[in-house]
Amino acid sequence: MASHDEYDFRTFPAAVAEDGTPDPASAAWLQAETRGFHDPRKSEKVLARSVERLAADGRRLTGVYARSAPAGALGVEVPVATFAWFPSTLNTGGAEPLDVHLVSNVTVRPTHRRRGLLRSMMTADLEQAVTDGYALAGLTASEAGIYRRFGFGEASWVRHVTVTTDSRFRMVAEPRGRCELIEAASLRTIGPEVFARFHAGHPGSIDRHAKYWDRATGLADDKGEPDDAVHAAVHYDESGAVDGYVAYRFQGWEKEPYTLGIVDLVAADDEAYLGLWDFLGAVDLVERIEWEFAPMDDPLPFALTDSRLVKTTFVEDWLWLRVLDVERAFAARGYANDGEAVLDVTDPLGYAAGVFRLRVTGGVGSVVRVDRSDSMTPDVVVDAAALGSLYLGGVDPRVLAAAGRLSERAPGGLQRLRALLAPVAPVYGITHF
Ligand SMILES: CC(=O)SCCNC(=O)CCNC(=O)[C@H](O)C(C)(C)COP(=O)(O)OP(=O)(O)OC[C@H]1O[C@@H](n2cnc3c(N)ncnc32)[C@H](O)[C@@H]1OP(=O)(O)O
Repeated sequence: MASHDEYDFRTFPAAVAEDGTPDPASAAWLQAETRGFHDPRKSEKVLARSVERLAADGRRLTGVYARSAPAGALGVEVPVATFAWFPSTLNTGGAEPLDVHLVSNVTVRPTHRRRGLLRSMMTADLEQAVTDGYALAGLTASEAGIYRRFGFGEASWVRHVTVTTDSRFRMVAEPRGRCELIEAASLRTIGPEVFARFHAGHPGSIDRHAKYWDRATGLADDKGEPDDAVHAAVHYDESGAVDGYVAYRFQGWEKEPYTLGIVDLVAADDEAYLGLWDFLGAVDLVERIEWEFAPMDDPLPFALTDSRLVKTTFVEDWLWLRVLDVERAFAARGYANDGEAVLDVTDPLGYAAGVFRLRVTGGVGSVVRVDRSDSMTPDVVVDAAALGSLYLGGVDPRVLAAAGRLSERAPGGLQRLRALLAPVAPVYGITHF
């Protein structure tokens, strides 16, 4: 690891001045982050809007600044590494969403990589998250090989699907309610309410951040440019209340079969979900719908008379979780079954380490730390990253055991843990960050 004497680490809030211009440190940080993900340089206008969104999320930015730079190279005011965190909530299946510390925007300039800069930023950040009282941290990863070493585990997935909507597309039963087109811009007001209902109903859901509403309304795409191709429809329930929406974009006459790409689809309940698909299946001139955020447990194939019209083209790891406080994280979670299990957790960073007895009574969990000297055999031994994978109940402990990531110590321990951690509803989130 190179000496960190060569660098200054600074953390500051993303900020915009009163006249709407981004604060220079935030602007330089964002241009560095943009470069780190190989995105095009941002124009002044796009930069201002993007920093505004970071500020709206309450993102705290960390930049790592080289103390010197050779003549002609990027100046020392441009960070060689970026990192951000912001507060949000996670539906854990419990009575209330849990506050969660989200890590994002991590980049290290190629000329400064593998000197431990990510490790320094991440360990300092997790320490701060613990000091701030967070029981869980989360992230969505660019690559799956990076974050387990810091105790994060894959906890939810989404499917990329293509759905054929030719003359074979038919629902088993006609969904209730109806759909109608709206101006995509209206999603700025309609969308958050629908999302709030989705968020309340799905363990694994992370609350939305500012970028989503720019994207769904077509105000700005991921690069920050206006996207006039976005159209939208909403679903009304039988009382006439909006309970779902879809924003979509036609992918051009060059691509056959003619295809609509879903930009965002949010349904407050199952009827709205199927109703929106019924609408998508009826759009003329297109014979295929593409969507990159479909649930793992998807009712759609079962709701169609021909389930093979839905094809999964890719399964993407989505939310990665890091348990920082075992007692509070597992007490906050929802449980479908009562029971008891003892977990021996190892954690190189220490935050989740210990032996814990999890007891669920009447669907309410409580966790006590057990003295290792007690003559008891834990049900399982697990490391922090595997614990993150287990937390929401979207991963079967028997699968982690088969992978060598968890070991059973007491007979029947795996089975007990599996029953205990079963989620109250299928694990699914549609927020990337
Ligand atoms: C939450 C998010 O924002 S996800 C986005 C992550 N960013 C990107 O993918 C952008 C492109 N990549 C990068 O900017 C950098 O390569 C980073 C951020 C992934 C890594 O930064 P670095 O400063 O080089 O990492 P650092 O030197 O601290 O390495 C820490 C450890 O992670 C390992 N590591 C770093 N990058 C990777 C990788 N891409 N794949 C697997 N392991 C990795 C290192 O080998 C090291 O391992 P060890 O300490 O256990 O031996």
